[in-house]
Amino acid sequence: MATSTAVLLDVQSASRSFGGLKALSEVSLHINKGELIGLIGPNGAGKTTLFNLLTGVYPPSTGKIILAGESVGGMKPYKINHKGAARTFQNIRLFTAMTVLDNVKIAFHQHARHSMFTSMLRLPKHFKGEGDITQKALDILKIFNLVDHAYELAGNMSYGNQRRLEIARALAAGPKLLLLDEPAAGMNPNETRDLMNLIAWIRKEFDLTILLIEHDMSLVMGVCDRIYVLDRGMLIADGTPAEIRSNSKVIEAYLGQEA
Ligand SMILES: Nc1ncnc2c1ncn2[C@@H]1O[C@H](COP(=O)(O)OP(=O)(O)OP(=O)(O)O)[C@@H](O)[C@H]1O
Repeated sequence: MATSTAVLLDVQSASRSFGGLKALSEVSLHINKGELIGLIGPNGAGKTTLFNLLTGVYPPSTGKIILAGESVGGMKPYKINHKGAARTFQNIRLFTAMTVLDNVKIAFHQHARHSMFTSMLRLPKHFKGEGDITQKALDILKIFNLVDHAYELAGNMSYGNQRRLEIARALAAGPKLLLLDEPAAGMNPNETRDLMNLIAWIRKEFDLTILLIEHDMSLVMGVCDRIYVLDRGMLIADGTPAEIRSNSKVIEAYLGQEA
């Protein structure tokens, strides 16, 4: 069990069943502050289920999830988000009929200092807050090279841009822990390489801790400090990219998928 103060996320023997299916079985892992960690595994290994437990979509059937020293297993998603965990989804979930800028502003609003009360009464503080939020949202869009699309409908952007907008939105929530579920899914090799570089950069720039789900092993090898491998709900390996690359259980799990 991880006890160091540098640990941001500590998952202790977490399991999750759906009817008779054990989607996750006694998974324990930890992530230190500032780490960029990969979570890989073949189809149906339980990667998204783990994200769903970490973000409150489902409570764990058994086990504990400690975020920044606090037990968050079973908390509602919005509460865990406020505690500092933000995520993106495997299938893009944007407000496609809203502008790119508004998509990011909504995420800021959830964490803005001015209250619903000041907004409803349109007090001066509301307008100051609103201006600050617009500027902050534009700053984030700049980082993701999306500022030229700020007033475009999110749904009209290219797939690669929509994926980047999802990450920009998650970042706007000011997370301690950023959970990215296959952020490069559907991207071409150039877009994917750029995205991986961007992820490595925002981690440093925003002093973030990141857990990255990726289906393709080779993608995470270049950017992650350590990698956890799931197969059929169980953690079968963890280690540095070099250790994972040569781990026989991992090779077997991936070869099994191709067979
Ligand atoms: N809500 C649910 N109800 C029933 N079964 C579920 C549910 N969510 C996940 N599962 C099952 O749990 C197992 C793990 O699924 P999960 O989506 O976590 O895998 P994954 O590693 O993310 O897979 P992929 O790489 O294909 O996205 C699968 O057998 C899946 O069908």
